[in-house]
Amino acid sequence: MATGRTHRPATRSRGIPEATVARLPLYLRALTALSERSVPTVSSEELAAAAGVNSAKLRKDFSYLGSYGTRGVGYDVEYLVYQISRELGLTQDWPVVIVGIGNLGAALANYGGFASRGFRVAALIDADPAMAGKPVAGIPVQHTDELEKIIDDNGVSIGVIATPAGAAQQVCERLVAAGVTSILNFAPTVLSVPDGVDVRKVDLSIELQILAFHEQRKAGEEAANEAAAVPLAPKESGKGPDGDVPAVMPA
Ligand SMILES: NC(=O)c1ccc[n+]([C@@H]2O[C@H](COP(=O)([O-])OP(=O)(O)OC[C@H]3O[C@@H](n4cnc5c(N)ncnc54)[C@H](O)[C@@H]3O)[C@@H](O)[C@H]2O)c1
Repeated sequence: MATGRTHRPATRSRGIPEATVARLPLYLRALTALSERSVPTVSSEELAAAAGVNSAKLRKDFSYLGSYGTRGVGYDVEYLVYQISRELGLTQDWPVVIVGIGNLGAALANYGGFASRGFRVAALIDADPAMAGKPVAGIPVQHTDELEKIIDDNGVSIGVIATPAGAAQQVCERLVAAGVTSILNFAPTVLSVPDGVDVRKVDLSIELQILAFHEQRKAGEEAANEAAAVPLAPKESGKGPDGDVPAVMPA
């Protein structure tokens, strides 16, 4: 679901293209589901279907990991989970802070899926003094005055911004100055960051707009198909039976 861009070249230093990196979490999610069902091996076609990716692309992606599978057997599920987790840096625990503990920040804090994927919510930070000390998802919210100390004490390199758009750039700058080098931005604004800082932006309304575009196109295609099914008017006039209205309207 995440859309975004990272301020990095299209190919990482170890030679894995950014597009492959972006698909690794999809493979990992599909593989984790197989692993939970104790499935030992999987073919590239099965895994590609489960991840929603073309199988030739999957084989190419896995070749970057040095994983080629065994002909007739497929890929070892557990080993691939390990390899992809290692490649994504998930074999280590990543402390993250969430800044802005309103509706969205609280929902993110309550999401149990981070911990199982190697992300530990180390702290929740908000500018509202009335929130300081109040537990959200069992973690007491801390005031933004403490931001730099929290980042330093917890060795945080990943920050999540869930503040209003108007506060996001300033929060981003404080996070970066304190040592954060990766930011997941939920605020509807474009952040400017120095080189070496990765920003990924999540915007559900953009995703919905893209779906709306496809819906509109599908509706247009349907209308065109329906129009094409209408019997054509006599050739010579190019008009409908009543002489004035074209039998086939432009789509
Ligand atoms: N990306 C998405 O798909 C998506 C979806 C929903 C909301 N949003 C965005 O997420 C943000 C939060 O939405 P919400 O509904 O949780 O809003 P909210 O008003 O409920 O919460 C915002 C919180 O940020 C805090 N805050 C304000 N300024 C701050 C600062 N300088 N430092 C730290 N904390 C600060 C406020 O005290 C408040 O608790 C908004 O920018 C909203 O547009 C994005």
